Amino acid sequence: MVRLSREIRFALVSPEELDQQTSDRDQKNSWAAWPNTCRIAPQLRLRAVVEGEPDEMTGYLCNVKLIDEALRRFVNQQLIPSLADCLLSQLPNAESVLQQALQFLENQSLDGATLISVSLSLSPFLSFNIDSGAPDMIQLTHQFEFSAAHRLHCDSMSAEENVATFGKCNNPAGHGHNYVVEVSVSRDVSKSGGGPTVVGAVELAGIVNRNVIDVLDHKHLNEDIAYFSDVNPSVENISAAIFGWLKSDIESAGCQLAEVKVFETPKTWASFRG
Ligand SMILES: Nc1nc2c(c(=O)[nH]1)N=C([C@H](O)[C@H](O)COP(=O)(O)OP(=O)(O)OP(=O)(O)O)CN2
Ligand SMILES: [Zn+2]
Repeated sequence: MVRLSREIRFALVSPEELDQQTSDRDQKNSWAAWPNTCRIAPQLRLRAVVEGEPDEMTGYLCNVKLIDEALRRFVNQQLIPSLADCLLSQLPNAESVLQQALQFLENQSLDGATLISVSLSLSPFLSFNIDSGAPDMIQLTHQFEFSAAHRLHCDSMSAEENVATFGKCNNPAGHGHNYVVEVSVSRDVSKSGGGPTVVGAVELAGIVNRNVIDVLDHKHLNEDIAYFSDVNPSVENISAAIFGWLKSDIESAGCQLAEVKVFETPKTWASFRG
């Protein structure tokens, strides 16, 4: 007997917010949860454990997509509609809580120390930041993930030079990483005309999923991604490439792309700020 565990991550949104996020494309089951919210709402994980004998041919006990679908049917068709009468949709958004926190803290005695910034995390993957002295400039940082293979190699160098420079990372068949991508966008919320302030977490997730995650996930960067056919896919180059792929959609959404940070391993990251 084998047991298999699978979980989904989601924010407890109102039925109206769920309706606004029903496009297939944005329904990722990654660290950037779906449905998503900028509201101060619970961020939950729901997990199912199943047991049985794996299929002899596929090695699968159960396709995890089936478990996802069943869990999401419960959340979307039963849990969220049952909350329709709660006050979820009246909870404040992160930006206004952050502005209130900054105002409050600026009036506190902090032993003479200068307040630099305040941040608020809605989940381990979504946080907001505001710098003291710039209360209208709010930065949102959202974390995403993708898995990919790559090979560090320069055609212009000899085989010996490649091995000397890149070592095991020059292995001809490549090797893989679970990359983590942190995207930070900022906006002057005094110019937002009273609507949603920073580009919403939902809209940002859509832009990043379309331009980056759907493109790179489960690919061999050197072989499948044209950009890296003559650019070595180092973590430095990956962060710069992602910045370039996101910039115009983020700006079209009325924000500035502040930074893209890519973690190749928990010990190594690179960031690009334009
Ligand atoms: N400047 C850079 N150096 C290295 C990069 C890079 O992108 N920029 N990338 C790599 C490799 O991708 C390599 O796969 C990293 O893996 P590894 O060295 O195994 O990573 P660890 O941090 O786990 O290293 P250990 O030495 O095994 O602890 C290498 N360098
Ligand atoms: Zn590597």
